Parts: sequence; C-alpha cells; structure tokens
Amino acid sequence: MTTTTTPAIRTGEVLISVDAVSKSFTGAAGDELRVLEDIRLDLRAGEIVALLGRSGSGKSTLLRTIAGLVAPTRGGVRYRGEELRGANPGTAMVFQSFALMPWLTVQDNVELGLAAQGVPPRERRERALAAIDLIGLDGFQSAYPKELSGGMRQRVGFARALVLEPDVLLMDEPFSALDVLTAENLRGELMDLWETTNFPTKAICVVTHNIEEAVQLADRVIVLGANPGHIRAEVDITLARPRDRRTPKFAAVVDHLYGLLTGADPDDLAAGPAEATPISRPLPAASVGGLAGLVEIVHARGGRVDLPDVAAELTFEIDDLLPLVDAAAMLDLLLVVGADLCCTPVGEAFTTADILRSKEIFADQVRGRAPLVRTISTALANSPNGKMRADFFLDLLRRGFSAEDAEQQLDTAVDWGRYAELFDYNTDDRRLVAIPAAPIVHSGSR
Ligand SMILES: Nc1ncnc2c1ncn2[C@@H]1O[C@H](COP(=O)(O)OP(=O)(O)OP(=O)(O)O)[C@@H](O)[C@H]1O
Repeated sequence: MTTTTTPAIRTGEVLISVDAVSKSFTGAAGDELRVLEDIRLDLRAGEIVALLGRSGSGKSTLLRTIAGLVAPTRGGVRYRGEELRGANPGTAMVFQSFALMPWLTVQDNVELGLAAQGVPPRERRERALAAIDLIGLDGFQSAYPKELSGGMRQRVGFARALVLEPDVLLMDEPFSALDVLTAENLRGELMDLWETTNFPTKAICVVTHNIEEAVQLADRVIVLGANPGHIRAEVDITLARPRDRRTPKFAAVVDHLYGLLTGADPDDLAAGPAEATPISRPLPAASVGGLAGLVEIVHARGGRVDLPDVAAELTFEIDDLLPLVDAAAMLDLLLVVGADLCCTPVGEAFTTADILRSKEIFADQVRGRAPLVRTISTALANSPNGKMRADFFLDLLRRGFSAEDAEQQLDTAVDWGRYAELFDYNTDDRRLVAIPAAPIVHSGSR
C-alpha cells in the first residue's frame, strides 16, 4: 500500500443530508427518551466526518439513522436527494464488534451483502476476492473467524463493507475493540487506501469517543453534546496527511477538541444551578473518590494542568476521565478553561481541608449544584421518618433516562450523598435514609 499526501480528487457533492432529525425511544416506564434533537448535517463526497461525543450522546443512534436502520421520530435523511424509506442503499457499515457470522468462511462472510443484493455467484466470488485482497487478507479466504486475530476479523468487517462499494462507508467505533497497536496499523492502512484514487468509497462517517482518532482520521469533526444528543460544534481539520500525532499542530487540534468536549455546554447553562432539575442536569458518572483524586492531582501540580497531558500520563480513555472532569466542574471544584483544568478556591479548600471540613464543603456543593442530591435530600427531610423507597426516585428518573441510566444516576447520588453525610442507602429494604445532622459541639458543653 502506498502513502501519498495528495488527496484523491473528489467532487464535494452532497451524498447524504440529515435534515432536522430528532429521535426518541420509549423508556422502561413508557416515557419518552429523547436521544437526538434537531440534527442537521450534510455528508459530502471527498470527506471523512467524525462524530465525536461521550457515551450516551447519541452517536450510534445518529449513525444508524444515517444508515436507515433507525427511523427518525421527526425530520428525515436523504441519500442523493431521495428521502430514505428503509435501509440507505448508499451506505455500508463497519461495526465495533465485527459482527461476523462464525459459521461462514471469510469469503462467505464478505459475499453475504452481495448475495442479499442478488449479485450472481461468479461475480460475487470475484468481487469478494478483490476486497479481501484490498484489505490485506489474501490467502485467508477459507479461514473461519475463530481462526483469526481481532485485527484480522475487523479486516473482514472492512472487506464485507467495502465489497458493496458504498458511496459512504459508516464506521461505529471500528477500532475500539482492538489493541492499541493493531488499531493504529489498521487506521493507517485505511487512510492509505482512502488516499488512493481507486478506493471504492466517496465519503466516510466514523463514530468515535477518542479525540486523537478523530483528529487522525477526519476532515471535519462534529462534536455532539448529550441530553438529548445535539450538535455542539463542528471543527474542520486541515492538517496535511499523513498526520503525525507528535507534532504541535496535531496537539493543538486535540486540545481544542478537548476544550469543546469538556467545556460547559451553553445549552446546559441556560438554567442556573438552582433551577436545574435532576433530568435537565444529570449527575456525571463519577465516584467521590475519583473526582476528589482528580482535584488532588490538579492542586498538586500548581492548580492548573493540561487535560490531554494528564489523560495521557494516567493512560485514561477520555470516556473514563470526562465524567470526573464534569463532576468536579459541576460542583465548582475545578474550572475548565479550554483544554486546561484549574483548581477553584472551593476546590483548593476541599482538597486541603481535614476530612470533616472536606465533607462539609462537599455537602454544600452538592446541595447547591447537584439537583438529584438536593431533590433526594429535601424529600427525605420532608418525609415523616426520614426514609423513602429507592424505587420512588427510580420511577421519577425513568421519565428522563433509560432504566440503566436511571440506576446509574441513583448510584451516583447515593455515593455523593453518603460522602456528604446527607443520606445513605439501606440494601435490606431498598430505602434511602436521611443521616441526621451531627449535633454541634460547643466548647465547654458536656
Ligand atoms: N433501541 C433503544 N431503545 C431505548 N433506548 C435506546 C435505544 N438505543 C439507544 N438508546 C439510548 O439512547 C442513548 C444514546 O445511545 P447511543 O448508543 O446512540 O449513544 P452513543 O453516544 O453511541 O454512546 P456509546 O458511546 O456509549 O455507544 C442512550 O441513553 C441509550 O440507552
């Protein structure tokens, strides 16, 4: 495979239009779960577009809507001007999980889509062999998936999509199930193929939560915000290819995207902390230990750190680190400035105080800024015996979250409430219990 810095000439025509798409699912309690809100997006020939966002921001749902596998609740998707009525004929998908048929050989797996299109057997065989060759699997056509490494299996996943010669190749976290080195190799090879003029595909749309991957691959990054998923920013990446992640220019783009992903979403700030509700301002999935650890790191390094540096040093995935950043920012313990994290005065007091004082500070912050903790705390204070069933809060949360996310919200609230000594959870009867305020001990009192 050859590497070239000259991009193939492509026309830039609009291939797919996502037109004011909103998508809701029905939650476990029969309520509406809003997952995408008013998404507008064109995919043009010649470009690689990355959909970047945290877990739950609706990236996969958006990709599946573009593929015609999920029907929008409102708005529509057009392929070459035609409104989709089912699967998008101009796309093929590469999945994170490879999604191969274990009982079929590599050859048969690659031929599957062609068979579904009614392509005659002889042509199927020839086209599949060419795709297998293109993606570096020559000689493995008779192997079964279980005989292949993860990287080889994903090559089959690519061959199976590319053999269809789709206008737009859709990829849902295609490298995230692979080890770092294999992922890096396959990404590099895909980019080499993309740069050649005979690559069968005119555009690529890739879902990722990995910022460096987005910068490595994309001409344009769409940053998605959550609750519900919406486009927060669009960033053109004009770095020359092949892209070297060790250059300062590459690092600057990564920093910029980090800032966009971690900074306060202007839409989230519409309501101040006091007016926000448990549903409009969900708790980030961060334990007290995790977020306190992050504040400690920032404080120990002089009160200001570069977030990508810390992530790289700790070998964190952004999905691991961002909830901690969000939680610390929500509680005003850290401030996010671009890609930097700064310790706030409250954060400094929290991290340097003794344990009792640190708990008091934490309690003040969660009462003021974490709506779910405030709601539970107030409800318990108003209940006759200071106890309430956890299911009561779960039912309320299911009006805005999936069953799994509602559980996660309650788990986080209990962890925060427990540390703040506001309430606890009794596993025997699944009730939340208010922790009575400790009596104030005055000096001299007995
Ligand atoms: N078929 C479905 N029914 C109900 N809820 C769904 C369905 N598909 C997705 N969701 C919910 O929609 C939200 C967004 O999911 P989606 O997988 O699109 O997000 P994502 O950004 O791709 O997340 P991840 O990176 O974790 O895959 C989640 O809360 C998920 O639980």
